[in-house]
Formats: sequence, structure tokens, C-alpha cells
Amino acid sequence: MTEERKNLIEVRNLKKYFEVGRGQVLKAVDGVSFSIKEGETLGLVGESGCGKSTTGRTIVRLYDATDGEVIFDGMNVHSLNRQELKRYTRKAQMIFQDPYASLNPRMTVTDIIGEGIDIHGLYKGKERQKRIYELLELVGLSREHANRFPHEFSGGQRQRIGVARALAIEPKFIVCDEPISALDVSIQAQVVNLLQDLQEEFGLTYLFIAHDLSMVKHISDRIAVMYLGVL
Ligand SMILES: Nc1ncnc2c1ncn2[C@@H]1O[C@H](COP(=O)(O)OP(=O)(O)OP(=O)(O)O)[C@@H](O)[C@H]1O
Repeated sequence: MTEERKNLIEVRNLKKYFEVGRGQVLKAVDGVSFSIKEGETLGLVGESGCGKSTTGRTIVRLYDATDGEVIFDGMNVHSLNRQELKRYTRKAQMIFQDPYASLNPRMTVTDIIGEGIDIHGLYKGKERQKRIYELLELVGLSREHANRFPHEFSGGQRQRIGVARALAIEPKFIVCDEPISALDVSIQAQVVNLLQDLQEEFGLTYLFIAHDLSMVKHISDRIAVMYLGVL
């Protein structure tokens, strides 16, 4: 079945170097190539510091690439004008490892989820509120949660808010950067199941980052192993 699907993402010889002072360069990602088909999950594993997060962040344009290409749906992600970049950021989202650090503590759930909706001008007024309720229900929360702040939730619930935020702008591709490693083991399976259900429902494509194989084994169609900046 997968043979018929087209590549949604093609990463070609991607490099991301950081300048770390006194002319020193840290080659966090040093020539990585892979592709992910539409609706597929590629697992990306490797020990801490090998460059997994940097790869994910460079693909979604949180970082500029030092060299190489990321082709998304036929377009080169690192040579977009501002308008195209805005369109791209709507299609490619990221879910972060730490559901405590990645949600602004001073914003309500409605504000957090609504931010992307506003930036991309998707819904206004009543429609916007309805969409936020819908998203909360989609991730297993309820409309009663809409006006609460992040500190009022458990780790698993916070990660669900992070998922709702990513989904709010109807992306095609999500980089899941260790989305369950900060959670209790008993909660991890619930969040993985949620991500799988959403993938099925919306035909999402995932790059699923984890530091150990056991977590990604049953969610991934294929697995890439990273070591010191290379695959
Ligand atoms: N903004 C940055 N500036 C300088 N160095 C960075 C930056 N981000 C990451 N690095 C370095 O790049 C290397 C790869 O880091 P990265 O976070 O991508 O690895 P990782 O495999 O995702 O690790 P972890 O599982 O711990 O998140 C590390 O040596 C890290 O210290």
C-alpha cells in the first residue's frame, strides 16, 4: 500500500551547524537524508545530543539550514518568501517534549489553541470558540477546560493541549519531538494512542523522535537511527 503514496517530505543532505564561540563550530546535523511518505510515521532515534531535535527543528524552519534541502510537497522549504513560509508553517507543526515548558503559563487554553487560528485567520468570533471546543474534544479534553491555565492540568493533559495547538491550523505534517518521554509510563500509551487515532482520522504524516527504540517501535512504519549528526 505504501508504494502508491508519494513522498510528502524529502530531506537531502541536510546540515545544521552552530557557532559555539571562538570560531568553533558544532556540527549538530551533518548531512542527513531521508524521505517520509504521506500518512507515514518515520521514527528517529538515537542517544541524547546526536542531533534529532535539531533535525526536526530545521525541517519545520524553527532553524535555518546550514546546507542541504528540505522538499515539502514539491517545494524547497529553505527558499520560501515570507508569504510561502507562512503557508508552510501552517502545514508543518511541532509537538515538544516538555509540556510544562512549551505552554505559556499566563495564557488560557483558549488563548494557546487560538493563537495559530488567529495568526492564520482561520476562524473568528463564535466559529473560533466552536473550533476550540471541537479541538479540545478531539484530544480527549472538554470545553470546561477552555478557560483554565496550564498549571491546572496534569502532564498528560498538558501534552494534549500541545497536540490541540498543533492541530488547530490543520497541518499535514507534525514533528513529534519526544512527546511522551516527560510523561509517566502509565500516561505514555494514552498519548501515543491519541496521536495514532489523529493520524488515521486526518491522514497526518509524522516524524516521531525518541531516544530509545522501544517507544517508537510500534508507532513507526520505518525507523532511522542517528549518531553524532548523521544517520
Ligand atoms: N541552539 C543551539 N546552539 C548551540 N548548540 C546547539 C543548539 N541546539 C542544539 N545544540 C547542540 O547540538 C547537538 C545536537 O542537539 P539536539 O538537541 O539536536 O540532540 P538530540 O539528539 O535531540 O538530543 P536530546 O535527546 O537530548 O534532545 C548537541 O550537542 C547540542 O548541544
